Amino acid sequence: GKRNMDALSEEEKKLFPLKTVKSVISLFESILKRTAEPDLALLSIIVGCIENTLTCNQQIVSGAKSTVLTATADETSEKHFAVPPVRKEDDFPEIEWPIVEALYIKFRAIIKSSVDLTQYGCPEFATRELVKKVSDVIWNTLTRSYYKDRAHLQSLYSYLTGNKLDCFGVALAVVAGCQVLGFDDVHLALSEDHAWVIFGLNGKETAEVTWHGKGNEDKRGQPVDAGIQARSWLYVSGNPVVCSRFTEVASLVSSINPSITATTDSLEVASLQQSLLWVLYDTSHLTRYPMALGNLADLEELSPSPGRCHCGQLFSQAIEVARRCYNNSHVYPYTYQGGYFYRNRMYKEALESWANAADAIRSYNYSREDEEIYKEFLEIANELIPFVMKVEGSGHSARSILKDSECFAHLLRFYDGICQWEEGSCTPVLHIGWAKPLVNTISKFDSQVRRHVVISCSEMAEEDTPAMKLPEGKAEFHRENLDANANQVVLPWPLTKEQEKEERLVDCYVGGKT
Ligand SMILES: CC1(C)CN=C(N2CCN(c3ncnc4sc(CCF)cc34)CC2)S1
Repeated sequence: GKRNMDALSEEEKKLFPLKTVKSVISLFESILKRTAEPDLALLSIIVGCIENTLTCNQQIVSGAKSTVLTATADETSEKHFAVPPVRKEDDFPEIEWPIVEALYIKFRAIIKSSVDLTQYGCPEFATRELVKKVSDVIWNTLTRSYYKDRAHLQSLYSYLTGNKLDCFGVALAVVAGCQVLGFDDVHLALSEDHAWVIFGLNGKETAEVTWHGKGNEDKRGQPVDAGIQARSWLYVSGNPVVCSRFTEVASLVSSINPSITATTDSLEVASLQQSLLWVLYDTSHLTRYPMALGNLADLEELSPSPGRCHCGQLFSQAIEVARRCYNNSHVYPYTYQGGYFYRNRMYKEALESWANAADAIRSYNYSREDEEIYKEFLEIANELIPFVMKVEGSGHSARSILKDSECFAHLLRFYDGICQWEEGSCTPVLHIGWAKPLVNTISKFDSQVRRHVVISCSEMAEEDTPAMKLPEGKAEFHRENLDANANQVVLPWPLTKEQEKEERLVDCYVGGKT
């Protein structure tokens, strides 16, 4: 029969007006089941409409209409403990199909009327010029100047009703625009703080389509090779999440932002995002998307879904994926997990996660556009770890982490990762502001633990000694108060970059096992 040219099937249209999370879930499930090319513009408009209606036109009213779960949070507890955001329970807005359809038609009209495909030779695969043209169409229809970091600017609903997009939103809009033009080879590539597109035969080409950060000239139209060669974290050494249409749906769901104010979330929007992420998880579209897994884990920590795995397993799964599929070049899976341990006062585990995060950053060169991860490590080193030292300060109990040599090892590995990150970079990382908390933290550890500090350095020439000098010669960590046949923890000191390149073999063993 006639191919249904509509974006939705008849029964999907019957789900409108959307009034509940359940109806949106049913809609997404139906679309994900029926097509290999879910329509990004349509889905972004729908979730954007719900999010913006529930978070942007808010008056916090008291009384029957809205129940506000209050959580008292003074400054310290706010920063250091899992203080659930204040959440408002409010009615789901009625999302009418004609409104959504009108915006969807508007987006298609903007794209089709602005790009004359005959000018590009109606190619089978997208070309750099065509991708750049779609980026220009979005770019030139944005409001001249607005606060780019504001929340709720990531969806096509924001673009179509307010001509505003954040940097991720521009990249998603370009991919959605190329989908409207019929180029199913154009896909989103996601690093931990930037987005670009891949296109062409075998997805071999890359192109910048949006800006990054503040005060950086945009590189739209250029390939991303330079960023990869520069070893900057922003380009994750060429290990981005390369999306399919389904992982692009996962990215627009993951970018849903439930916040109404800095301390208030919309319960409905958070619940919608959590349920949609589970739909994508169950259809295996989060399998290679560590940040979406971390996002889902955070939501599960706040509001565990009955019958689902514990959030800790999702954090671990994200780390496994980052190690297996992305050459351990992603940092956020470890800081997601470290943040979870920290909020739940599991400080030894947190130190290990943060040391693992430092191991992930160590082979990068710090570049000027890597500020986001710099701020992440700065907060861990100068706020979170000092707080751990303070609360563990008593240290009188034999089980205090200040007497635990493995904790001290994690701490040293954390700082050394940052030192090696700085090594060979044009931009310095550490400065005097880091030194005071570092000295304060290291000196908090029991002298018995420090006295036995032993770092086994890989066989390296003098000039390769790591930036942070430690007592010369061999030694090993003695785990205090261990049973008679105590193992020793000997950590091979990581190779410098030069040595990593030479791939010199280094004996490494822990607890006597080789
Ligand atoms: C451990 C954390 C500080 C907690 N939240 C974090 N993020 C929140 C969610 N983030 C994300 N979540 C899903 N997908 C993406 S794609 C992308 C790069 C810009 F396009 C960022 C990002 C970014 C990282 S890292």
